[in-house]
Amino acid sequence: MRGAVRAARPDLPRRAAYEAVAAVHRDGAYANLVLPAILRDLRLHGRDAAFATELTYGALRHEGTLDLIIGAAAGREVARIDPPARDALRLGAYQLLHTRVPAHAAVSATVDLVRSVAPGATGFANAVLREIAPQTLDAWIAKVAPPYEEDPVAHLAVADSHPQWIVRAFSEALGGDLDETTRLLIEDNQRPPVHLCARPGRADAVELADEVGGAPGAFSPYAVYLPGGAPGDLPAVVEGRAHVQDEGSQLVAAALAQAPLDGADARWLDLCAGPGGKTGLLGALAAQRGAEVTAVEVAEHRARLVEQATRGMPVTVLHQDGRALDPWMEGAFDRVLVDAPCTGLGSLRRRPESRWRRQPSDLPPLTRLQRELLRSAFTAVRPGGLVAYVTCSPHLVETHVTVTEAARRSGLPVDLVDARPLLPAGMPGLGAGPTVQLWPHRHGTDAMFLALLRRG
Ligand SMILES: C[S@@+](CC[C@H](N)C(=O)[O-])C[C@H]1O[C@@H](n2cnc3c(N)ncnc32)[C@H](O)[C@@H]1O
Repeated sequence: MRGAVRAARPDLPRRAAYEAVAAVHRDGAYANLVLPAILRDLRLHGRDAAFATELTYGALRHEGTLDLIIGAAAGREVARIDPPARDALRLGAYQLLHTRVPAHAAVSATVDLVRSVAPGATGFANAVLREIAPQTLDAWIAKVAPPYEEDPVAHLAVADSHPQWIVRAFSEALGGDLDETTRLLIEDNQRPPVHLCARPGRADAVELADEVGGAPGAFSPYAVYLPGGAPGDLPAVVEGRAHVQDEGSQLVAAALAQAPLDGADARWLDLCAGPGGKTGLLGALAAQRGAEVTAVEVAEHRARLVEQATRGMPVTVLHQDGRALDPWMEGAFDRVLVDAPCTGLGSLRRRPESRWRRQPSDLPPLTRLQRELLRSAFTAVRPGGLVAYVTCSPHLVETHVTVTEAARRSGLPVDLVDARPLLPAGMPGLGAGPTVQLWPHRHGTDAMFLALLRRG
């Protein structure tokens, strides 16, 4: 029929990626939660699912830089492009600049997508993508980023797609070393590895690695590196012999359990337990040592997750605010873990949208909560007992400043203990102590921070 509009039928992997990216922006969804549901709905598996995942995660991670490039090619800020066309363009620009998809295929598939989600913007999208396509990513970065020599932090923020305040925070935590900061930013843009924790007393890491076709971890005696796939379906995970947990999280939880302690060692407290990853490891270790774990979690559904994660372990879960402890808890515990709520800047690999959502204004309320929880831990631990303060953020305000301020304001006698000897012998790059900062680019783990304190 003359004049008929060609039926707009974008291919399913690109459709899935579009739906996921749109849900992240429109509904505040998390890509790691929303994408699997979309893949299931569209019945995408194997290579199609992998392509949809690559597009979703890639477009979200690189969003800041893609937006500058799209804005330059369009001659207007991306904020002035309607959301459906904007998200489709992000996916198209990602394909052009970061994948081996041939340019003509990236352009025509994206234009098809725009035709179905923003029909009025088809010509505009076509023109923008044709403007972007002839130049490489490096050429575009040279065009839209300030020169490194003039403003290295601003340059890195564009070149490696992180907000400037996060680049600055990483650089400060790395002692101002911009080469190392660059390595970290590059690592943040990689696909994160999946690690299992072989629960002590229930599984052996070497045997588990064999069972799942993975490899034993480089540092944690419990870690297994998975080659890929859906870890939740593994028999070892279903049967409670193992759980999914970053190797860095295993190391900091095990460090608390292994730290030398005089006197009683039977009552352990996990003050921020949900969803129960570290409680799972502490509970398994406590079972071997005749100790018991009390796990506190303020969010009810997360408290339920802790119960599920610790079934059959000597763990009691309390659904309450860790800052308002019952009188019986004061001075009652030998070891206390505070795995505090934080910005999560140490696990940006796992949450592709998170770097753009987080704001510096998140820091004051979080650091207040961290100090209050740490103060509560100082109250709960007995004299001579140990407190481990952990964050999955390397931001100095959430690590050193929180620990120093909480100790100073508590009025209680607490002293930092050198945590480095509690990490596996020979583990490189642990710094000058007494605290420990792990890094994705140094250790292949999330950027976990650990401070160990002893109450006098
Ligand atoms: C970083 S997460 C803990 C992760 C956990 N330890 C694990 O390894 O799976 C912080 C947890 O603290 C909880 N939380 C936040 N405020 C709290 C409070 N005032 N008391 C107790 N838990 C709190 C959050 O709901 C969240 O589950």
